[in-house]
Amino acid sequence: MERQNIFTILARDGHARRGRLSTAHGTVETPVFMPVGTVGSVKAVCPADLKDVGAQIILGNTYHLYLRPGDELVARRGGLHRFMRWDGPILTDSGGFQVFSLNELRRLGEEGVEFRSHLDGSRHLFTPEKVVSIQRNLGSDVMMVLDECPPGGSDRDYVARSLGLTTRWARRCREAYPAGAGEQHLFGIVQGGIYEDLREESLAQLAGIGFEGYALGGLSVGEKKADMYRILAHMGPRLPENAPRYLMGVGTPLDIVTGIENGIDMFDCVLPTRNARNGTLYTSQGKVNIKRAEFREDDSPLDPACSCYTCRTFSRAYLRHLYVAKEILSFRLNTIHNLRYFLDLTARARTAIEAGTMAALKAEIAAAYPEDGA
Ligand SMILES: CNc1nc2c(CCNCC3CCCCC3)c3nc(N)[nH]c(=O)c3cc2[nH]1
Ligand SMILES: [Zn+2]
Repeated sequence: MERQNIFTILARDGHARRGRLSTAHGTVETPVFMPVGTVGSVKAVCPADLKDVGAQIILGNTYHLYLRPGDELVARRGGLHRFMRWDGPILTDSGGFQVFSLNELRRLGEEGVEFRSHLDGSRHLFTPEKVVSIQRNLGSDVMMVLDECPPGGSDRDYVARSLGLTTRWARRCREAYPAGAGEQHLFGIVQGGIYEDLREESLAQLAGIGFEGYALGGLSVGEKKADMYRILAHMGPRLPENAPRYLMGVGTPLDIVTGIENGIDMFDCVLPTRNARNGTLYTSQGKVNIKRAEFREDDSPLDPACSCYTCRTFSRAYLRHLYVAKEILSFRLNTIHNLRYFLDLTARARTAIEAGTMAALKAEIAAAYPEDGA
């Protein structure tokens, strides 16, 4: 059946693309930052807050929702959109990465990855077929294949063997959910570590299977920043031209702008939400640690260039007080601002690509975040 084109490129600036991704729950303007939901919520904020800060698409958490409350329960409640009352697009990762990052006890084999629940120690097996079934139960608009993300620093032999497993698993995911089988999109995940030739091999194998979108996995896992940027520069422009490109788990403001100039369309990262909760706030002038004594009597807004609820309403003195007093409101106000900063950054990139001024945006971000450089 003729597959409708789910992704349209509206403008370019070098390798950077301004695009539009269509999903069953609406269109996504790209480049886009995707706030990360952990156990069925983006910590400390509600769907109304997410809309208010300009979130378009958010991440659900396959691993956690499978373990609790259970993907079947979520399906019986009408799916994740209905369950968490988010009516926009949702992307879910396959959960394999989470198994590796959350579990000591796990076994990796051809069939899949066996692990023990970090909640009650019960044994589970994630196979390609199982993770497709879980994501179909959740009803996410973009599903990710089950892959193996080699630990940062893995040697070349390990990475070469691992990418073969990832391709075989990707093929089994595609067979479990063939193109055109439903409204959910299935994205492949390119592995290959920090080795250009293995990266190209992984991509060729996945492109041969055919996916609605392609992700760069295996980065932001402890490798040197220079290695990440080298692979990003090599592979970003090589990913299929007319499909959405997703750089998984990235990143800092400078990483995101660098990803965009290398042709990446979609990003997810826990930095804005996690750092909001430890008082590290991202602003147009760089990072602000709100707990610092210098803000005790500072009546100015956190970021004069930001129009979020937090910056429109409260002073730095008050935000510092809430944080020091461990008030729950501190988490919410800080998260609203940090999400707005990351979402505004990608919104500004969309405008910059249309205007051909991505280089200027990159220079501005590099100046505000000098510590983020390679
Ligand atoms: C932080 N760096 C990084 N993250 C990676 C991730 C996870 C991306 N974020 C998913 C969310 C995390 C919070 C809960 C909800 C899902 C990766 N995922 C997969 N499948 N494969 C990777 O190589 C892969 C590689 C990654 N590198
Ligand atoms: Zn703000």
